[in-house]
Amino acid sequence: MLELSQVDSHYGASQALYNVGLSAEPGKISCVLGRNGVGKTTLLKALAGQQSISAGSIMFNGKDISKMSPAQRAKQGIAIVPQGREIFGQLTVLENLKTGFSVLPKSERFIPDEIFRLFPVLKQMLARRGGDLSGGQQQQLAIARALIMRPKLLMLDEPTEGIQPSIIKDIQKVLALLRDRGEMAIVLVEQYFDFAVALADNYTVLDRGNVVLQGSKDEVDEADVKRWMSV
Ligand SMILES: Nc1ncnc2c1ncn2[C@@H]1O[C@H](COP(=O)(O)OP(=O)(O)OP(=O)(O)O)[C@@H](O)[C@H]1O
Repeated sequence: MLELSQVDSHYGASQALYNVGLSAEPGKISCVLGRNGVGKTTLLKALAGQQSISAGSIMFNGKDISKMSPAQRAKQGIAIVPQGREIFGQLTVLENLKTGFSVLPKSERFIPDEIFRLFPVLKQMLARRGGDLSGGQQQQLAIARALIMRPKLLMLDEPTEGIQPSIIKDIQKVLALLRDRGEMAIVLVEQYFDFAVALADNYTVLDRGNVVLQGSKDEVDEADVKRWMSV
């Protein structure tokens, strides 16, 4: 349902992605791994429309989305939970959640109860300012905001970064549950190996903008993945 092929991407004269391919399908978590600065965020931004591509194609549900704006892609059902979360610190939790409404038709502009079943802590904090939440709570809010958009493709950029272990476990459970429902494809960018291994159905490992290892959990040796993340 998502098929990115032969993608190059540049920042000015400097090339960040070389001939990268990635696919994702509902009910599966595609993990993108690699050390700092290898191009993981660039790849997610290219998928979300926040970074242009200089070669290749991005097909989503049979449509070429590679020229679409971020807003058009969001309307197609592509949601991103960005690195650093990008919560609006001055807005309340409820107001932050409502920013997810912008891509929805009027009839769907409500917060499903399900959001609070997945993240009970948010229900108690609806009137708090986003900036007053802990890092882990902000990450849960960022995921909830993305889910409000009813995505068909959910992308997360290092959701465990700077977060306490108990909340990492909660986030892991939520992602496994969303995956097992089979309604959305998930692309997870991570540097935390154990978290990624616990969730991955397939791996794409990047190094200096190139795919150096790719395949399903059965095909790929996790020791090789780990090696690429530590060298
Ligand atoms: N806005 C930018 N302008 C110029 N170069 C950039 C920009 N953003 C990223 N780069 C470069 O592109 C390359 C890939 O960066 P990217 O952020 O995609 O890597 P990453 O794997 O996500 O790293 P991290 O784990 O640190 O987030 C790096 O060499 C980086 O310096």
